[in-house]
Amino acid sequence: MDFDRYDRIRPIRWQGDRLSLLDQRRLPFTVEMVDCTDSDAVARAIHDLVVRGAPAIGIAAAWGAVLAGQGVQAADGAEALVRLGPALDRLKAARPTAVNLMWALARVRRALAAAGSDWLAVLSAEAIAIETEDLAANRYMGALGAALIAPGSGVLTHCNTGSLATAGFGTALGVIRAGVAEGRIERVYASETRPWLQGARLTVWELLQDGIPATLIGDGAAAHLMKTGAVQWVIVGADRICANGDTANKIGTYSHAIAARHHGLKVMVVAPSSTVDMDTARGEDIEIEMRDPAELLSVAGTRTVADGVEAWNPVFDVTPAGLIDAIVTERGVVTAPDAARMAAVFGAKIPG
Ligand SMILES: CSC[C@H]1O[C@H](OP(=O)(O)O)[C@H](O)[C@@H]1O
Repeated sequence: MDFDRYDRIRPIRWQGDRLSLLDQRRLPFTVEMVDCTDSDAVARAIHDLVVRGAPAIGIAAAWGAVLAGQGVQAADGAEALVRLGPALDRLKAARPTAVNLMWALARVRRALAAAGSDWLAVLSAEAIAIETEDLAANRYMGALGAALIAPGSGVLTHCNTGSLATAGFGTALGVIRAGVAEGRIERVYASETRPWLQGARLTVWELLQDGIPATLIGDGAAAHLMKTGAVQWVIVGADRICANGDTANKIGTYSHAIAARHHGLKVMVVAPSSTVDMDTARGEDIEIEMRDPAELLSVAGTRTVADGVEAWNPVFDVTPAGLIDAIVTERGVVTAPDAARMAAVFGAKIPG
């Protein structure tokens, strides 16, 4: 596969003294970078969804740690870890659900704790490794996931899981790219993903850059589409996969999984092992991010709801493992996931 043909979008660009982030709040009509010159600016960018997507926010946080490191003097990594601790905590607190954020910062802390006087170089090397490993994982998962899809299939995806949400190529969107390239996927549908519209604003735009036509549907049209028989797989990303396979992902994923089971479709979750959290036993234990209800009161900046109306805005939900047919990771595919099958691939705990 000509990965470069698919992999032109780079939302995270390290510039040596600042981190340039593609402002995903402005896409698709405005392509604009936001320059972060310190770690707190990166934390704000993660919270404000300038950069979003579980793997992408982990990568951004790792570069945020490098920015924090550039601002301190320390004899070795252990001393640097003490001085950087508050900044790393503020990065970790930027969003609660995607475990990649916590995983990346735990990796950074571990690298620093073992580093000598060259700790800043070690820190930068860790950020580079986190980013390059994610890209390699996505390309490998693309092949693994595509192999599960019979030629002539239609797929539905939710939210955005592509180059905008990762180091490149994407997770669920990586499987879709590979499946299209191999002639296995004939029809791609993307649900708009209210309220932030990652599907309508990002996914269909991203696929358009690749010359992959995708049909946008309203979130409420998913079950009706499944009923037509046009779709055989629902393929989504993840923000946190528990030890029993329960999976937190963008709000609306759970509804799609219920409808898929009802209509005999299969559900594939695609995520790198940095999204697997073997320390969280089951979905009920995941903190679901509640964002400003005001995000529900407007569309693209235009107020659509009368004053005085209350709104409830959880931005993730949990799909129980029993509704998932395959979890595709770079460590292997877990079919019919449960605690035993997850442990067989990931062991009792993932270093992170
Ligand atoms: C490969 S991205 C994984 C995951 O992150 C997205 O959430 P958000 O846009 O709020 O950062 C979405 O849940 C994707 O499926």
